[in-house]
Amino acid sequence: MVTKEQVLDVLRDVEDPEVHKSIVELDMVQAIEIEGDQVSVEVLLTIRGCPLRTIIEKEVEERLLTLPGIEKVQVHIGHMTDEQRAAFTAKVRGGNAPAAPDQPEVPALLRSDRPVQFLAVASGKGGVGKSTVTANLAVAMARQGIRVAIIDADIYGFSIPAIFGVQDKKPTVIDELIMPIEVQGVKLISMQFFVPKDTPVVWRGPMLGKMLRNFFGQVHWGDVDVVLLDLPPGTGDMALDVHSLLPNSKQLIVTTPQSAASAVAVRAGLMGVRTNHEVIGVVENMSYFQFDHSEERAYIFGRGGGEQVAEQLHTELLVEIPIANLDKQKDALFDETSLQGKTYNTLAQRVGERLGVKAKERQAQR
Ligand SMILES: Nc1ncnc2c1ncn2[C@@H]1O[C@H](COP(=O)(O)OP(=O)(O)OP(=O)(O)O)[C@@H](O)[C@H]1O
Repeated sequence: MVTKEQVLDVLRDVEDPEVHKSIVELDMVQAIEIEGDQVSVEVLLTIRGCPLRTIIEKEVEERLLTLPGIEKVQVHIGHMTDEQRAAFTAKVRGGNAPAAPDQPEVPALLRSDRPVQFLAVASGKGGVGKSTVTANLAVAMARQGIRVAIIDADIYGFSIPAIFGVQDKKPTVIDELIMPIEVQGVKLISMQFFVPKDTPVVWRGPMLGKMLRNFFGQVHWGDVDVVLLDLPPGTGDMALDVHSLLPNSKQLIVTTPQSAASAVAVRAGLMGVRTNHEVIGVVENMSYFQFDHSEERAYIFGRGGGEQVAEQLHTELLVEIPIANLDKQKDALFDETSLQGKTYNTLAQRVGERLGVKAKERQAQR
């Protein structure tokens, strides 16, 4: 008769398709029962509606049928508790649980009469316009009376200060309290403000988490409704840090129409989904070109990438942002009346709805 050890042994080769570790090692295999020629197991997924469910289910079934004398298999899908998910995340990080926050409550300095919403803006690869989207979305939200801040956490290429034209500014520091820089109604903080100009900084894993904690703990944010986080591209450490530091943060995925960009965007989104962070939608950037005074759209990079990503992440494509002629304007913040500006207004409204934030009346009346 087959033993539980044999069952675990055949399942050891089944990897979680996202994190590339054995499902046995990740403690996803539970409740093994063997009776004659039948075996049943329970596989715990991180969240309900996990898009990887069918892939894992099928592979487990196939592996179990290779056991000698086993004719029937049953795979029950269960879902992890919060503690199991925390242990899972720690294992994914290679056993290094995130350092305990060595500062007051994470968003202690974020004061608000409503809960603050954190929205991480992520992309699979660089150059798709993630920072441009973060900046313009923030400005459009501010225009609609939402109190918004940006944390530039894209340590591989800080672009937020340059987009807002404040790369040479230095925030005021009072004792240990840092005042964010405010531009166009948006509060900004970026590590770029603190590193000497033209000095390359080699970022090591622990520094990233520390920087984020400092930004939460030492920056005087005042009243804000939404904090947008500009994440480095990909699914690396920083994304995991954000996920574990801000368990309630949500995600917005930026992609372009090309399929290569779309595939990696799905992976970035899945990282969030699997750590239980809702993806509120997808933005397709550089979707099409439209000449002035013409209704005609030229989809020069192809079509459908954003729609595809949204479908695979079980979310919606929120907007398609047209390609801009950036030579014509001095910075990457779009005028409210431009085609891009109007699209960002729509995006701000849709994001606001999905985060459940409403403009403060006094600000909306400005
Ligand atoms: N809709 C658009 N039309 C034309 N150019 C755009 C558009 N959106 C962004 N860009 C340009 O594309 C370039 C990359 O944008 P951005 O820096 O925002 O990308 P990113 O995804 O944040 O990249 P990275 O992570 O490498 O910083 C910039 O030069 C930006 O001005």
